[in-house]
Amino acid sequence: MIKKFSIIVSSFSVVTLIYFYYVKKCYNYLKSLGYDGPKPKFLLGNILEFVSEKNSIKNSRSFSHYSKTLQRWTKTYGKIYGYYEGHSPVLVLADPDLITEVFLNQNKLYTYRRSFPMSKKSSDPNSDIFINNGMRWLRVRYALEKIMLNTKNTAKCLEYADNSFINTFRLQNDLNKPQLKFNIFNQTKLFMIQTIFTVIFGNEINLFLQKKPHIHTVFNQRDLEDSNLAKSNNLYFTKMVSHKFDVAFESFESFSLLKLLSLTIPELSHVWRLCENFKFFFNSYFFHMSYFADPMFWFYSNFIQKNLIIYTQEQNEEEISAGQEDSYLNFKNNNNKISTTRLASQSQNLGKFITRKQFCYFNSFLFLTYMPIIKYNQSDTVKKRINSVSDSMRTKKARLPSLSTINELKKQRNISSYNKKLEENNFTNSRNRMYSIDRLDNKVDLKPKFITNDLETEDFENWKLTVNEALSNTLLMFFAGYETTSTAITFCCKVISSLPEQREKLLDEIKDNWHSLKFNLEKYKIKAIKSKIDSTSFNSDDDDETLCNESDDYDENDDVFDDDVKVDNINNDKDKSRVLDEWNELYESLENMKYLDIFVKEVLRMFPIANSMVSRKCVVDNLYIDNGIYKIPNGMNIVVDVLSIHYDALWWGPVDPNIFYPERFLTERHPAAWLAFGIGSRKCLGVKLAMSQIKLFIVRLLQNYVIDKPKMQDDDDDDDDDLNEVNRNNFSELIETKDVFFTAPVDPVYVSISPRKI
Ligand code: HEM
Repeated sequence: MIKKFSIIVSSFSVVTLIYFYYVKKCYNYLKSLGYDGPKPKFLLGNILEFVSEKNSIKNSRSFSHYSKTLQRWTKTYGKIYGYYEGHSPVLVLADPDLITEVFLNQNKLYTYRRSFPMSKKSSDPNSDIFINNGMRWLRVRYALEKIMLNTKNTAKCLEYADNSFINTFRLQNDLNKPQLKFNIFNQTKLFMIQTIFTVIFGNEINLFLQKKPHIHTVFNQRDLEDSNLAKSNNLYFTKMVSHKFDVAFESFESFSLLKLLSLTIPELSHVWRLCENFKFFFNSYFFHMSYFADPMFWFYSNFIQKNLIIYTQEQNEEEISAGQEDSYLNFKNNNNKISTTRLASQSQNLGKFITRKQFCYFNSFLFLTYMPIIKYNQSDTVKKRINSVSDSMRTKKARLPSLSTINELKKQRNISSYNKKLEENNFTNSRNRMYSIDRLDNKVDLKPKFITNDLETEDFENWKLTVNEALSNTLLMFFAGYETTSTAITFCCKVISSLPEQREKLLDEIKDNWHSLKFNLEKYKIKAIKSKIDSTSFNSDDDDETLCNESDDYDENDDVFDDDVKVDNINNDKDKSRVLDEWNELYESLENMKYLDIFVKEVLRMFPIANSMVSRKCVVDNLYIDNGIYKIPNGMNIVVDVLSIHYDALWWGPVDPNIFYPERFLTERHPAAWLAFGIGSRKCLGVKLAMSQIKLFIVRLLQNYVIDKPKMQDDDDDDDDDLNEVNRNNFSELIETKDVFFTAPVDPVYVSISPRKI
């Protein structure tokens, strides 16, 4: 026994010693390639520096200083250097010319994002576009771009964004009177939850604010007529989701032993991943404590995948046996009761947190989004194929066609063969089913092409999404778009509240574009706010400025919801296209507001949000850059020090980059000097959507409210003076930020806000 034990101990010691020797050798790697960089600590590399106090940020429990640490290193080691995460080398680029060489000139090869030990593999059927690489990434990106980068889709999103703005603000009763110290970040999060659920999940979270809902839900008619229930549900739901995602982001970014182990000993990543899954299982199933601790995981694996797929399968079988193949969106049939009860009992844990009605409500938008996809893809062959997705990029990577080439080739080919296939599948008659997958586009006839049953080939004629890809990317869109955009809007609000001169310029531009910006404004804003203002004793000196009188003729006694009927009852194509045209007009006028555009860009220059996302992996043998001076070996992770480039006077002068000065964008700059949304073929997919949402929010905010610096209760003048001093000389210090994956303010962001008098 003792002998056995000593054999085990000595073999373990030998393996450990060999491993330590190997780790030590690894730390010579960057030096051997000629790269300078911070000195690594044994096993940990440089990761402790991301949490060290040198960065002078209060909260040091998380990796909260990623960008600032890179910035500090760049000052010492220059435009290209390396550091170690554990013993894995990472190359840092801090120069737009080098970035252009790697991210743009090598476009076809650099479709690979950097990898993390705990993340899924690109070939995992459930992986999303962020993780996908090579050919698989190209196919998914191609399908998603069709939807995301379409101007009409973006214009349609504005309708949802506009409704979301009005609802998140209107439902907060407090906002009908002036608020001296208002946490604007909370509000922008609610706004984004409302918007992105509507836009991405394809159903309207505000459904119950309407008198005559025009889509079927699991609610029965009596529930729908209860508008108080509807309103409270709406707000409750939005707040609940917002809170849960806050918690999720916190735990996602916070420091844990497993994360540390996965970085220091990446060779055992499978083990750490298993432990992570076990941890979650242990927490949720044994203690029922943190069922919501990681909503991302819960939401995806327990709810969507398990419940919905099972539900849809059963529903499908029931319908087929009842001979009613087309009735799956009709929840008023007899099956409804049984199915929802069964669903509710399956999700007992969820039932502990929310009532049955709320549960049904929550289900309703998932049903509408996913059922058509799932239904359409029900077949054993599909399931087999989904499980056998393989990433064929290794063999094909050098021959990736550019997206424009693919488009061109696609145009040249006769796509009628595909349409014929659809007809054979009897799909063309049920196009409406796809309506809720992508309700952003009125032209539903193109949609089926983005969902495929066929994974046999990766040839671009069949590049569509699988069911799993549709699900995982829908979720990814939510995560990619929620935190980033709400933080960006928050930073904009802080700037607006702090700098009166810039605020005036924005207001002037809004006045100049009033006609095209006013669409839908009368419908919600004036009635909701003014009727409340009239009934309060609110009287403000600051806001006697009147933006426009055009809507003075409203009827005060009108029910604020009445006008919804106007939009709901649009049932002929002519009216539909008229409404879409108006949203297009709004979209175009937002695009044409030049000062607003450079204002937002300047905010994102000073406070870039997703810096750590701008990364790639080298997948060619020995790439030489900067006239052959630097060699990047195969497999090297490459990140960008966005902050140093954004604050470099060489690229952003002559006005000091620490000063907020949007006009600097009027001078032509290096194409790789502004990296808020990344660069190259893998740059942000939601850039257009995000920019329009941010702009719309600013416009509606300034049209509706007077925004100013927060007023402290005891009106501490000294504090204000300090703030002004910071504003003038070093605006970047106005908001203290932390960042791991996304940059976020350390403290709540306060502004003072009061309804604008019309
Ligand atoms: C202010 C808001 C946003 C910022 C600052 C931002 C920033 C970024 C950045 C820096 C990247 C990495 C780009 C690169 O590697 O070159 C990225 C990728 C991505 N973003 Fe955004 N983003 C924002 C909003 C959104 C929204 C609203 C969506 C979608 C709804 C979205 C979807 C994505 C996706 C899917 C990717 C991965 C693209 C790929 O790998 O091909 N983002 N984003």
